[in-house]
Amino acid sequence: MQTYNIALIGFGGVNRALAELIQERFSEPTEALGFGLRIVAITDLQLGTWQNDDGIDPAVALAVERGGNFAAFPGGSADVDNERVIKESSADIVVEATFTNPTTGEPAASHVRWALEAGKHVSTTNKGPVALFGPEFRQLADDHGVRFEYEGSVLSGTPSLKLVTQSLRGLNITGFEGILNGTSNFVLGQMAAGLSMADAVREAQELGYAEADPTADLGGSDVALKVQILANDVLGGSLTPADVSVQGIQDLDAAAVSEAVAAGGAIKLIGAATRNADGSIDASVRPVALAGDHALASIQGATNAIAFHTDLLGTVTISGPGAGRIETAYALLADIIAIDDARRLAGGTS
Ligand SMILES: NC(=O)c1ccc[n+]([C@@H]2O[C@H](COP(=O)([O-])OP(=O)(O)OC[C@H]3O[C@@H](n4cnc5c(N)ncnc54)[C@H](O)[C@@H]3O)[C@@H](O)[C@H]2O)c1
Ligand SMILES: N[C@@H](CCO)C(=O)O
Repeated sequence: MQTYNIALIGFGGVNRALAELIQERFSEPTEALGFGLRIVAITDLQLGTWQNDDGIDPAVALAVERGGNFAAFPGGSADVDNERVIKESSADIVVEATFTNPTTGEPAASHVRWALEAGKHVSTTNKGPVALFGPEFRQLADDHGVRFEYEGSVLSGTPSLKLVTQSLRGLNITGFEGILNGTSNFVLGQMAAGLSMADAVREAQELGYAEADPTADLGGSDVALKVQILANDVLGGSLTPADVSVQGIQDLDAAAVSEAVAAGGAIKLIGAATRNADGSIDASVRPVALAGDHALASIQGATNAIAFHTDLLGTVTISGPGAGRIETAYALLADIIAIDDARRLAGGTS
């Protein structure tokens, strides 16, 4: 059975969780997956670079804490050399999980471009490159006979993009609305329970839900990227960031949150898009006071949900984790499964 060599670009919460999964379950090929995974390179701003084409023991890499670096290992260095690792390591799959940059997508967009141009598959949880350069990268992947996969960019490991492209194929999807950010939903819930916004955000950071800069979670720009990704993938749009109107929850006061709860409902940060009859798409992010019987009102904590409006099935709603280290690492695994499925379909041997 196949073993894929993978390079981990960024070794924070999500890629560390993937390394844990590989160590615990997936280093050897299993019947369930039909392949195994071998880490051949890791880079991180704080830890440097470690490349070993014979394989890196995940346990050893995971034991290197913040403040340390990879310099002591053969093939290790305190310097971050993403370009060399991406272009020259023996990785079949580059897993990009560095910080999301909602404005330029960089440096992650360059990481993705280098990998695809070098004929390597890419799996990423990073919303920046997907929202800003999705069509370009899908084309680049096609041109080089590889896959560009990004399930974890929306709803972490809960199937949303693959749900639509695989299970809802052939339906006409006219719009969607959802709770697309775990941190803000968690924060709204904690505020309803009496915590201050600042304390609730600190808790979300400790739990690994929040972005490196949590203003993206509270201000709505994280949801806007997800709305853009969904609108372009699911509704066939070509939205740019400027096409999504955005209002976050950063200015909501605790009293407004408590009042909505006292009235039997809840305030939720809703990302939505609708395709109009003329083909144009309206897309927005805004806090909405939902009545208690609304399907999204009961979604709690870092759980997310999306309701897809379809022609043949009516509304199809999926809910599940929208953030979290292991939950998001599972999305990377789902991407690698899709890469393996595509290889088999193309006639690759098992
Ligand atoms: N944590 C979640 O729940 C979640 C869910 C879905 C998507 N995401 C996305 O996944 C990505 C990773 O999330 P995370 O929680 O692991 O973040 P994190 O902040 O824990 O880790 C990011 C790591 O990337 C490293 N890094 C940053 N720039 C780098 C560069 N140029 N070269 C090498 N390393 C670099 C940082 O040092 C850090 O260790 C982010 O883009 C995030 O938006 C996260
Ligand atoms: N910070 C994001 C991570 C998932 O994209 C959230 O809280 O939903």
